[in-house]
Amino acid sequence: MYKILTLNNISVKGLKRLPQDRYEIASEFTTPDAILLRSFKMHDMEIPDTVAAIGRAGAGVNNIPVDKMTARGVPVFNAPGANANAVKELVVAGLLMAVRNIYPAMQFAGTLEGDDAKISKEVEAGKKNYVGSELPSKTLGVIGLGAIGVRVANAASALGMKVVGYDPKISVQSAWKLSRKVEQAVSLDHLFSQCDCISVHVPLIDATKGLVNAERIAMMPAGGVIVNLARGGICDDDAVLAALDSGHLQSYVIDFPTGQLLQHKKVISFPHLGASTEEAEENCAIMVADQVREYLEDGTIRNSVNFPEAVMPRGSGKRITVANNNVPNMVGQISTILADAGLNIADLLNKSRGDAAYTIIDVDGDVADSVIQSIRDIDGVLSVRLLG
Ligand SMILES: NC(=O)c1ccc[n+]([C@@H]2O[C@H](COP(=O)([O-])OP(=O)(O)OC[C@H]3O[C@@H](n4cnc5c(N)ncnc54)[C@H](O)[C@@H]3O)[C@@H](O)[C@H]2O)c1
Ligand SMILES: O=C(O)[C@H](O)COP(=O)(O)O
Repeated sequence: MYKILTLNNISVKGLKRLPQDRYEIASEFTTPDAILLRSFKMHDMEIPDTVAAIGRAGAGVNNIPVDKMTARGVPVFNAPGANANAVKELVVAGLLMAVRNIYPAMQFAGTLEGDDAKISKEVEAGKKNYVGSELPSKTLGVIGLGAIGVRVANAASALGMKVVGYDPKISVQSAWKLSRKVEQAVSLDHLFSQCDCISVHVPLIDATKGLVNAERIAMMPAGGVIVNLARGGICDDDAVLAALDSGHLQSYVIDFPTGQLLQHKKVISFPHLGASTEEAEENCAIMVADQVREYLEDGTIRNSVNFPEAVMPRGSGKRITVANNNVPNMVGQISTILADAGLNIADLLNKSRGDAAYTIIDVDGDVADSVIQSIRDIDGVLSVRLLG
């Protein structure tokens, strides 16, 4: 039986992809084979040596010690694109809430009392305080054109906005999906200087910390809106609050509120709600459960953030999988060990990604524990698994 430790609530539809006759799933295990989680912060957690795979039912992996797991030869999987539509919809809602003053207007409406005639009179008198503007009069800058950014850019363009995008590492797949109406910014400064509204859709990594800062906000036309449903820390909150206070920014839409942000009237705070739809939760859980299961049972790697894609149809014999540093002569050393043990290689796949590499070897005949140990002992080998 495989033991799956869950660190957050994972959609039942996803967990059902792990058959009960082969998988035990619980929120407490001392020796799990794999971990499934959403936003649980794993950085301070003691991760048992038995863990062979980690599946993030979502997009961001900044809550997972990915480098540590790479060094252990443990793939970390995520669910690219599975919650992108949910986030896109909340971005559009946030933009509309900001430019139409929806929240303060609702609060005003909620204060009205009396008979219908009195309410109607106060509605008509009060509405002038909540006059907004329309999206087609605005330019939206989208930073990060991945699964979410492309959808946001295309949706905003369809709503009549002029859209400018920035992503120096845009994937070919994303470029194919992006509306040709979306213009390309040559730099972040170029983007900020022409956009009334900015929406960030980049991961939180060293390069994106404080990407939205005082200098760049100052380049925006007055009365701007910033939407950050990506991660806290990508925007410099102090700079944003100063710009809200001076009136240079009109609104800040954030999915990661802090005590300071919650106190500001011009901040529209959501409780990390971007991916919280039934559809997104199911999509993410199904995708990641399938990926973890394929890895545990067949050594297949799909959508890992730290190891290469590796898919090889299963033969009839035993399968050995090896995660190793991407250095010369690894396959040579493994093949020699197998040859010395009299094992015939029926099929082999070797893939690399940056400093990490992964090899799948199907062999005819039984594999002794000593063979696996010899492979494990090769300098640069990170993890070895023998699959029946
Ligand atoms: N609020 C939520 O509930 C929620 C839900 C999903 C994702 N997110 C956040 O949104 C982020 C993006 O999600 P995604 O699914 O679009 O991921 P993705 O990997 O598909 O896209 C990220 C894009 O950012 C680009 N990028 C990276 N560094 C950049 C930089 N310095 N400048 C410009 N572009 C850069 C990449 O090239 C990539 O195209 C996630 O990492 C996560 O932090 C939040
Ligand atoms: O990166 C993500 O996918 C989101 O932030 C969603 O996080 P959640 O799964 O905790 O809602």
